[in-house]
Amino acid sequence: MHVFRLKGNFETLDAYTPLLFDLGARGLEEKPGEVWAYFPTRLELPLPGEWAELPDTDWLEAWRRDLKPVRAGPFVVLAPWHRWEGPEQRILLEPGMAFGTGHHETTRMALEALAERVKPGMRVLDLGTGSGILAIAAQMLGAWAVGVDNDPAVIPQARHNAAANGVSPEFFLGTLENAHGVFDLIVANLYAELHAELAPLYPTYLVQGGHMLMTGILSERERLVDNAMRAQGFESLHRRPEGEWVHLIYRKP
Ligand SMILES: C[S@@+](CC[C@H](N)C(=O)[O-])C[C@H]1O[C@@H](n2cnc3c(N)ncnc32)[C@H](O)[C@@H]1O
Repeated sequence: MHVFRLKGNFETLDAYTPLLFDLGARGLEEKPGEVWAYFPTRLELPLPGEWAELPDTDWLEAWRRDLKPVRAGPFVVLAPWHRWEGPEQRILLEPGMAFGTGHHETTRMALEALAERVKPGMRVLDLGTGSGILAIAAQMLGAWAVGVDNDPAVIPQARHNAAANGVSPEFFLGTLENAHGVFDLIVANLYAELHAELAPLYPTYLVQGGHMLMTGILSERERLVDNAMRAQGFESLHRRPEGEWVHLIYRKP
């Protein structure tokens, strides 16, 4: 296992987390004064840090030991070895394979927003599905969910996770333009610049009155996304800041 060591902690390096996963990190771990990002292969990274080598078992064991269940709205996200007695609805995920274990604020806020807004029978698109967690949650809430991702590595993982939870959203490789039909709700944990770029396309894939749940947005870039959404005629329904992140909800009039 290859580890990329960055100076700082989860808080100071939080803004880099989605990028590290986008670039192929299989997991992150906080060490004294450093964050370690685990990669299956070494690659050129546009970030300050240095590479080191670890035997595979070290990081796997550390990862399993440190990973805690995550509660989000009516859900609790569990790894297969966790035990949980609470009344929450369980989402079982094999962690470390794709972004979306519920440990990141952006995923957690999206889970909570889905629980508030998804009604049985709705058609939901999860754009940038990663582990499939948001499509799985939407399906558990009674929706017909579709998850799309442009990373071929995550699609089998999302399908595996869905099967482990007894649900079967449709997952496919691609991006927004490859989605068929219109949706009552789109949930997207991307990043501000990509949301702004995709904003002109979002209305095509939403029914009238449909909701756009947008996460992965650093607060300092909120304006960029908000301007792009308003330019398309979207009505802002809700904003929820948490730490450096903001979760935004819009309605297509
Ligand atoms: C931050 S992760 C979100 C994973 C999961 N939905 C969650 O909320 O935890 C972003 C995902 O979006 C995917 N992605 C990035 N750009 C994309 C694009 N243009 N179209 C589709 N998927 C994209 C990445 O491969 C990654 O799996």
